[in-house]
Amino acid sequence: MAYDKIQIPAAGETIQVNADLSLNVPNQPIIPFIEGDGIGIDITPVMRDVVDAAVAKAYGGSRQIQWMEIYAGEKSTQIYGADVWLPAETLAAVKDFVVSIKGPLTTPVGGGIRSLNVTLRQELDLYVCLRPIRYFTGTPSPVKAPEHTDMVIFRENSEDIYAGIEWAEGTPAAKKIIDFLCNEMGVTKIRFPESSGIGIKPVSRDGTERLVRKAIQYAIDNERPSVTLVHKGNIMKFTEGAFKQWGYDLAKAEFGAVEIDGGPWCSFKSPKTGAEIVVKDVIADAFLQQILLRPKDYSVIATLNLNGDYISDALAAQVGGIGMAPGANLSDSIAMFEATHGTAPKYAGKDQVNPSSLILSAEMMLRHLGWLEAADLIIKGVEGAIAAKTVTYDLERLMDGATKLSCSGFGAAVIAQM
Ligand SMILES: NC(=O)C1=CN([C@@H]2O[C@H](COP(=O)(O)OP(=O)(O)OC[C@H]3O[C@@H](n4cnc5c(N)ncnc54)[C@H](OP(=O)(O)O)[C@@H]3O)[C@@H](O)[C@H]2O)C=CC1
Ligand SMILES: O=C(O)CCC(=O)C(=O)O
Ligand SMILES: [Mg+2]
Repeated sequence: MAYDKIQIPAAGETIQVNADLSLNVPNQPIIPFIEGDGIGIDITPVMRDVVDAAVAKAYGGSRQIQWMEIYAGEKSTQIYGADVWLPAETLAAVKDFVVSIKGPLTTPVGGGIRSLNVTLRQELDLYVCLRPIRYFTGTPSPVKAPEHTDMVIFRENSEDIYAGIEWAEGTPAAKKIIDFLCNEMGVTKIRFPESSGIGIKPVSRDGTERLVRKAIQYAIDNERPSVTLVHKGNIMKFTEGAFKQWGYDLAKAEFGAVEIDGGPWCSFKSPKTGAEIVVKDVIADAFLQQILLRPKDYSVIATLNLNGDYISDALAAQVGGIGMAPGANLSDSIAMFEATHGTAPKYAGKDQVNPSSLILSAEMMLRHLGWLEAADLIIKGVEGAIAAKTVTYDLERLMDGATKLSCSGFGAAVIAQM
């Protein structure tokens, strides 16, 4: 491994992936991190302090993370040159070191610049976006019983309209596609062919199966009662509708599920506990009202890329907002952890925002490494800080009698509560 700008910490060792895809984690693993744009500058150092404190407390110096900064986004353009937003060596380091964590990266609306976040997921084939939604007691919420929201989203991360295959209105490429559709494919439904931009929505059987397989396996491993396929298959039949059908087919073929109540819902007995696991589906718009009205009906969610994006923020709001929502992007071997929220530019550099999303993403990372004691300490710290009503502005503004802390102050409160 030779890099140009990335400095490999001398003391650290590389995580290895075993043949069965389990990890061999040394006591001083090198973990690459991307600071992130906007509020990345605020939350990333706080996340590192909290993780270092949890690891030190859990293992008394016998284990330590060796952080290694890698670059993407605005910081990359400062280090590598004006147009270098995602250097090749950043992608290489994420692969070489197996487990990494990132802050948010800016994607301007329009203008043709593609999302670096989506590019990272696609280039590394991190096909699962895993976003657990859980409630911390005492967190202010707009719903009456936020503790009933306990879901784990498996969002397909590599395809769908999110793949960014589109052509701008008025370009020769858009005209070519529109001409092809109208003249060769018999399409008559493009309302304004002269002034349409065009986007393509690929959804594959392979992509669906690998995502749904992970979601069902998660339900088995974590003793969850159901997996719900969320789709808009009544309208987009051969993409979202196919996702639903392929999901059911996989549950039957690989997990032995059989139809219940005349189908299409099906269920199987967990090979681990013998408990029944139901595989069901719901149309996305109905789902968005049911998560408010009947959140207890849902546990593991498997969905497509765009639906998963919307659902992530909607569910996060039910348990306190996107300042509290962690996540991970996973392939079969590589894991890149990241918060659900973006760069919140109006707060950048002000030491105000809630670092919990990134701290809880790091908590998922520690669990992924098998460092459960350190992960548990982070949960204890976050629970303690919220119970003591020492919180950042986003929670304080909705909480009676709370003390408003800065981003770094909240990190210190989490450490003090461990
Ligand atoms: N994975 C990634 O890197 C992602 C990147 N993005 C990118 O981020 C940029 C900004 O996106 P935008 O749509 O504004 O969404 P953001 O998630 O960045 O921010 C929207 C609002 O959410 C609240 N918020 C976000 N993060 C926190 C936090 N840590 N603590 C407390 N409140 C928080 C704030 O609400 P309030 O104003 O009420 O305080 C903020 O104004 C865009 O370029 C977008 O593409 C977006 C999502 C994911
Ligand atoms: O990449 C982006 O800019 C936004 C991505 C996003 O909102 C998400 O993945 O949740
Ligand atoms: Mg999003």
